[in-house]
Amino acid sequence: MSSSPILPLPSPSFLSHRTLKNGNNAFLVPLGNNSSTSSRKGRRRVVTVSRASTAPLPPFKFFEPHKAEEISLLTELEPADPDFYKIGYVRSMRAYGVEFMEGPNGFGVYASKDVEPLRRARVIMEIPLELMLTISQKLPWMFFPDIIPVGHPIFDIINSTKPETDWDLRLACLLLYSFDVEGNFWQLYGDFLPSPEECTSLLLAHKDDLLELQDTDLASKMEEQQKRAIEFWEKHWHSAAPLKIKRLACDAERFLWALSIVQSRAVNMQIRVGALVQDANMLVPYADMLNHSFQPNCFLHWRFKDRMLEVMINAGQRIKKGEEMTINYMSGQKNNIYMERYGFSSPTNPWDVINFSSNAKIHLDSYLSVFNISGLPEEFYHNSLLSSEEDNNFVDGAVIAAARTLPTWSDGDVPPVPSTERRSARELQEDCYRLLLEFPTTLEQDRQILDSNPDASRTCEAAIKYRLHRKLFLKKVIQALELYQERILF
Ligand SMILES: C[S@@+](CC[C@H](N)C(=O)[O-])C[C@H]1O[C@@H](n2cnc3c(N)ncnc32)[C@H](O)[C@@H]1O
Repeated sequence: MSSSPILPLPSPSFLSHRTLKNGNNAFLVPLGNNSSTSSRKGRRRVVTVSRASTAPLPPFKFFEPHKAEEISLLTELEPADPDFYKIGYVRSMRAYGVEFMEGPNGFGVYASKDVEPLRRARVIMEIPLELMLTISQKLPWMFFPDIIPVGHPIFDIINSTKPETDWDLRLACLLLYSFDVEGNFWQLYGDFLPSPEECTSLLLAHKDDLLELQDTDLASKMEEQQKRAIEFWEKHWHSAAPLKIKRLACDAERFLWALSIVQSRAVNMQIRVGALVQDANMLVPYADMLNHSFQPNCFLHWRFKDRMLEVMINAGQRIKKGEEMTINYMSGQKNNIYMERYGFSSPTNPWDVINFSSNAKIHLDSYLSVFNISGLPEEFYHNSLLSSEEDNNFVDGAVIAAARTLPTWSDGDVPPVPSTERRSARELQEDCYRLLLEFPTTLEQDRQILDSNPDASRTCEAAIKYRLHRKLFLKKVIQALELYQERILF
């Protein structure tokens, strides 16, 4: 990996211009040769050109699927290379009614036909155990597939780690080893993994990119993680290390890349071997191309009997041809945690928080009823049955997050006093405005920075989006409080 993860500029012979319906251009840029992984014939970065930055910003709406709230990048999806399917099919991987495409968030899984809602969940992928890289968390530890010969020094390196805390280092060693085994599936699949330039993981971020986060806690956490990885690499990849170890990760960047792949793609699951049930971390090819959503339409299901991992559509879910299929990576986590592990954030994360300093409190039950939010804090959801407007069956995650984090009092017996509620809501709004002012750049400036730097590294882009998403989140909460003040009389 080059030490500067900047996307190589497209050379004219590779450049492919596509005119979109609305007249914007998307450029398909093949990766440069500076990738430290093997030749990545499988992936091209789809670079998108956003709307002219002078275009008016759309108003913030509350009741709108959150995709529309994201930065309005226009893009074209690029189908995966046929080899991507072939290398799996010949090894008994099965995919039903789905196709793999490249879009703004890298590879993703899309419906290749309409799926009507069913009472029972439906399988869309089956991945054989043999294709997964698996490592157990506790002693006696084990890993699959059984490809490491007894006495190989990588075995000793893995064995020297703490299974409970170092699952990522262990899996990174196993991944690097698999890339090196002649004929191993991962040698081929590696071509379709994101290159260092394509990864959004902050493990690969420069110090300057980390400053763009405008979150010192997160930046120093990432620096610590980078240090941990580099120290591990230096300890085991020293000059006297055997050649069969050295060639797995010639430099620290290669190890950091493997670690970022592992952290952003591994899933935790229980496996049973004989009578033993173990918590394990796994890299599951194909299923690891599913992107995240806070309103996922799919989930992962492990069926040990047939040594298969199944990806299923949530029961009752209708999915239209061309729609993206998604899973929920982590439940109940704030944006900084998503950034730390995956390098992305969302202004509609229903679990994000605001650290208010005001002493004002609003009435939780009243706030919830204004937005037709039902359930307990652990499972707030928009109750469309309570809504008179038929189309308004979506409530933005920021409104739900606000319900969780706004200073509130809740007492079913005491009705809210409208004048007090309005005053409190105003005070909380002012707190949000004050928090917005603490950012050196405005939301609009961030949008312009993103628009005018299409060649910025993925980590830099992710860092700018992160602070932009916090501002969007604050603005949404301000608007939610506005609406609350308007409606509190009724
Ligand atoms: C498990 S991989 C999913 C497949 C990935 N898109 C790829 O190209 O290989 C996770 C990575 O996908 C991207 N990603 C997934 N969901 C996303 C989302 N909702 N928004 C932005 N990026 C996302 C992030 O780069 C994340 O680290």
